[in-house]
Amino acid sequence: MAVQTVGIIGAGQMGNGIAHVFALAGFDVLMNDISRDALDRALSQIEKNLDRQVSRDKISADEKKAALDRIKTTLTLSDLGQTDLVIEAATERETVKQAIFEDLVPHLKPNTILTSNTSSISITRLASRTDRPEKFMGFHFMNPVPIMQLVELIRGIATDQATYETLHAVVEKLGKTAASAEDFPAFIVNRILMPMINEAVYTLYEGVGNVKSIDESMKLGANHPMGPLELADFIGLDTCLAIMNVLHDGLADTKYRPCPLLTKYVEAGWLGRKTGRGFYDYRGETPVPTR
Ligand SMILES: CC(=O)CC(=O)SCCNC(=O)CCNC(=O)[C@H](O)C(C)(C)COP(=O)(O)OP(=O)(O)OC[C@H]1O[C@@H](n2cnc3c(N)ncnc32)[C@H](O)[C@@H]1OP(=O)(O)O
Ligand SMILES: NC(=O)C1=CN([C@@H]2O[C@H](COP(=O)(O)OP(=O)(O)OC[C@H]3O[C@@H](n4cnc5c(N)ncnc54)[C@H](OP(=O)(O)O)[C@@H]3O)[C@@H](O)[C@H]2O)C=CC1
Repeated sequence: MAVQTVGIIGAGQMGNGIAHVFALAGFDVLMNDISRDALDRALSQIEKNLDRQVSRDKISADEKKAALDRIKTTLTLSDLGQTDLVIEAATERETVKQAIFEDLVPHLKPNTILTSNTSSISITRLASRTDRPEKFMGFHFMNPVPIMQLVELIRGIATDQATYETLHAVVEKLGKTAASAEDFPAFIVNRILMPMINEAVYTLYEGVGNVKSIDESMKLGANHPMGPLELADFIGLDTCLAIMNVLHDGLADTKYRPCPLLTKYVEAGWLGRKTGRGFYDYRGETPVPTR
């Protein structure tokens, strides 16, 4: 099936990055969120990121303008019913995602492919709440979307081959690389990455190191581009905790228990960059460790 129009639900950091790369690759994008502010913030973030690409000669000013012209926004979920492909990128909470799919299904044209950018939640379970589990897949982009090469493709138990091939072709049109993962908690990248981040928080909790020494150790000692606590702030501590909970509940193994300090930061509303404070405080000129 040829995909031309793409509906994106959730205009947070992932939704805006996904809209950016699809528009730049020539798809028509309709972005939805429950808040007008979120949609406006997403449009200005996309413009800023496109400007950065223009200033680094990655794209031309005309390509930037054409991409922005291809992005429309709506607060009405049912407007996405006529698109060829829907990518759900709302908050990492199963009840939120289920409610979105249940509200959207009655408005969908028959061939629309449904996907979720979930970091961890069962694709089979989400698909079972729709009228088309055979046309439902996990479509997992990495952050920051305009830069990261990988897209994980996750089939639910009922996903058909045509849907897989359509999404594989879409990934190629975006100039990215697909990796297939089976539908088990947190798939591949987060099954490996998130326990590492959680262990870094335990290392902080137990006083083995402070924020600066933990991040510097992994940057200089293991050549990671960001330290694990800096990366956790970048991803969002609410998302990190949600993923650890899915791993812990889904695999029933204590090795995945979320660090109580991670829970405490989330309970404080210190979610990382997106709220101005997490393992670092971003409210001044330069980030300052909070421990
Ligand atoms: C949680 C999940 O479900 C799955 C996930 O996504 S896990 C997270 C996966 N992501 C990572 O692990 C990211 C690790 N960090 C990095 O790779 C790098 O630190 C980084 C690419 C984010 C920034 O790199 P850097 O060298 O520190 O910064 P900088 O030189 O300014 O930027 C490098 C490039 O990224 C771009 N960039 C940086 N931040 C960006 C952002 N937030 N949005 C878009 N583009 C961004 C820059 O424009 C630059 O682009 P070009 O190379 O095309 O010129
Ligand atoms: N952060 C990351 O590094 C990565 C995240 N992901 C996944 O992508 C998804 C989004 O994450 P991310 O962008 O970081 O999260 P954000 O918190 O940045 O954005 C989520 C957005 O979804 C909105 N939203 C909440 N409920 C609804 C709804 N019912 N309808 C429409 N929009 C809604 C939120 O609005 P409001 O703020 O008003 O609640 C917010 O604007 C999650 O599933 C996450 O696991 C995948 C890869 C990487």
